[in-house]
Amino acid sequence: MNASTRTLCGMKTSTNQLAIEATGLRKSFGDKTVLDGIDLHVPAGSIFALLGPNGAGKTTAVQILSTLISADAGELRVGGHDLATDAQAVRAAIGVTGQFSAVDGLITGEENMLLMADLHHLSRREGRRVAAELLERFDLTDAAKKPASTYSGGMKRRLDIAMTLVGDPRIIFLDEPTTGLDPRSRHTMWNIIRGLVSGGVTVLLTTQYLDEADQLADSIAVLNGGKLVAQGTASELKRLVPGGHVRLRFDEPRAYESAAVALREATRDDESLSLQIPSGGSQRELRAILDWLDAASIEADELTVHTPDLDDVFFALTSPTSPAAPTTPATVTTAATALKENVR
Ligand SMILES: Nc1ncnc2c1ncn2[C@@H]1O[C@H](COP(=O)(O)OP(=O)(O)OP(=O)(O)O)[C@@H](O)[C@H]1O
Repeated sequence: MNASTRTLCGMKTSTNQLAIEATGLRKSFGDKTVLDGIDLHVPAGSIFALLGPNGAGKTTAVQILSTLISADAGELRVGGHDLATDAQAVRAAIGVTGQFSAVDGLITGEENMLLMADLHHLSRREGRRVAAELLERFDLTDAAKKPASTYSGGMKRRLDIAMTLVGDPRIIFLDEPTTGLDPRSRHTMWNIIRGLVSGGVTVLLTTQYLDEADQLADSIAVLNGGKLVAQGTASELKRLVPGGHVRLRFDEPRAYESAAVALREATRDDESLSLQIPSGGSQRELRAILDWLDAASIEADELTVHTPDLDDVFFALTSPTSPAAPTTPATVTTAATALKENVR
């Protein structure tokens, strides 16, 4: 493969450093098309979130990329290995934590870990060392000798990930890693995921939680109706939907009044002495606003940029009633093209 380099919003990615590459991925169950030719490119050492409503095909994509089920079509490479010809090498490079826990509740946390060590053909001594190290890392040492059925949901999830790490995978698939966890356990899990990536691991996670994708992911893909309807960083996605604006606030009523007269397209908020100017928040738009303020000798006391949140994006892209919802392939292309334009 050619090692071409392209720049996405200042971030350089090399096509020879992709941990996961899917082109034209298709899968149907009977006459139901679940994945209708999707492309995914996940740079090594990054967190990629696959976002979508129930039944969008997120788990199916993870199952295919982790070799659990086969695709109907598509060129798929994971860890540099072709899924069609080298599934064994892919399996050796990855770890998977599914929606349904691999933890056996009848045995202790430590025994679950040792079982994984056996599956990875580690020697008894090495298995014990790795198990103890991971139990410690995931704050499970005190509970290690208790049956896993007595663990809380958060502890089980931590044990599940610890078990996934026994084989030291460089690419990890996490299917809805925080579903059902309380806010504290979710934050713990987020820190665990960030820790994995800072150690050089690539994480592809699926989630229905927009804040999770916003918090964690370097790149987010929104899956709906079998297609990827948008892909980019959280802030790139937020620029896809209307509602972004720049807010200028003034301390002095006189300055506010003269700015309001000069900026006729701005929405006034007389109570807070603020003006709201529609804007996508791009550097070019901000520069235009600042140049304009300078030219008019207007000095705001505060300038803030507001972008729509990921909820707005998600509903706009996945709601069947929304005008922005890509109900036809043509609209899908429009949404994707709009994002690409933004990214350039
Ligand atoms: N083995 C199967 N046989 C038939 N249909 C299936 C099978 N696996 C998945 N499906 C269907 O494919 C669609 C996508 O399912 P999938 O589990 O991939 O979605 P998801 O995005 O992960 O959803 P959720 O967020 O609810 O987990 C669903 O309509 C599901 O019923």
